[in-house]
Amino acid sequence: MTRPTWDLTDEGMTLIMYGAVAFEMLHAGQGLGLFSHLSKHPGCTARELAAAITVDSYPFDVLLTGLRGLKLVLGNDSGLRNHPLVEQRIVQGSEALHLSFVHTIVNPGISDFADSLRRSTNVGLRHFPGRGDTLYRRLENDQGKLRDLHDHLHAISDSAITGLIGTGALDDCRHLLDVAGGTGREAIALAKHYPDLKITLVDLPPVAEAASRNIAAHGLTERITPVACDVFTDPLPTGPDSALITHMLPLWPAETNIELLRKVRTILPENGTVLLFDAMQNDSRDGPLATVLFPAYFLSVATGHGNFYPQSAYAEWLSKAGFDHIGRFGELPGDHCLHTGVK
Ligand SMILES: C[S@@+](CC[C@H](N)C(=O)[O-])C[C@H]1O[C@@H](n2cnc3c(N)ncnc32)[C@H](O)[C@@H]1O
Repeated sequence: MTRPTWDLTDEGMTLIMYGAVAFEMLHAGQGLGLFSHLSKHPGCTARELAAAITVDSYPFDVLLTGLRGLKLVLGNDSGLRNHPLVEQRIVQGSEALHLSFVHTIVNPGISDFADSLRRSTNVGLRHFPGRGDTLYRRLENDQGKLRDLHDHLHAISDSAITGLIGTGALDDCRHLLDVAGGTGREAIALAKHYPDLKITLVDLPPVAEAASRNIAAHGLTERITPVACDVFTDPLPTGPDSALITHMLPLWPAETNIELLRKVRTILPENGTVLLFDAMQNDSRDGPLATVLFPAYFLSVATGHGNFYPQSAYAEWLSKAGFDHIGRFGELPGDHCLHTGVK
């Protein structure tokens, strides 16, 4: 992957220093409906905007000054508009779905990054009361934060799924096992694209239940079957001829991933295919930006392990787990890459 990495400038340094504040400006602008108002009424005045989002003049001035300084909002008091990137990614696109997740999960947890480094574990999990040593287990009884997490995952899936479909790697698949398939966003998109495809989706119990509701809402209960299953400790369903693992392997150490791939291999028929679809770091491991920042969240909050592993790791795991004919489709949207292996 050859996408250029960013350059650190003097202002970039300031942005890092006050990054939490910059994020909250974006989050507040979205939450108060400021960007959606500007989208519907480009050119409106500052006074009209303050009235529309019902914020008093002093706090509104603090917000607007920050948003204009960050260039998220352009223009002056007599005519304001969204920056085209805000319009494209936040208002029209699905990236607003990341904001509650970052606000309620990433930012509280990442405040324990230094302690997580010292203790080599996800100290930030202390912000999420409950049982279990991963965020996924802790959120089983917190529907609000679980929704924030899955909204964020939906936004990732939405930006990446066309890349997966475009590889053609699923074209011959008849029955797919979607391993840790979340609330079914990708399974639903795949079922809609491939009208003859059957999918069995496995995930933890409350997530499988949420998947069930989503699948029903899309009228796909005949073709997508959610199964509550801990993929590490429960048996995996048999029957599928292929297995897809998306956005799961970056959460765990290499040995755990190899074990999971071995387990998946046992339920596949001869010539069955496994597909591993994830965002990845470039080979020099200095970008793309999201892939070098996010592992701090895996360490501090999600699981205490994991990384956006480079491509070479995936080929090695597949081979160690006993798969042959290892294939790779790189340079896919959202910094994604697909690896395939055949039993
Ligand atoms: C990062 S999400 C990826 C979800 C989905 N594949 C996607 O791409 O949107 C990781 C998923 O792994 C699930 N998960 C975590 N630990 C699990 C376990 N032990 N067994 C089954 N699923 C698990 C979580 O509930 C979550 O849905």
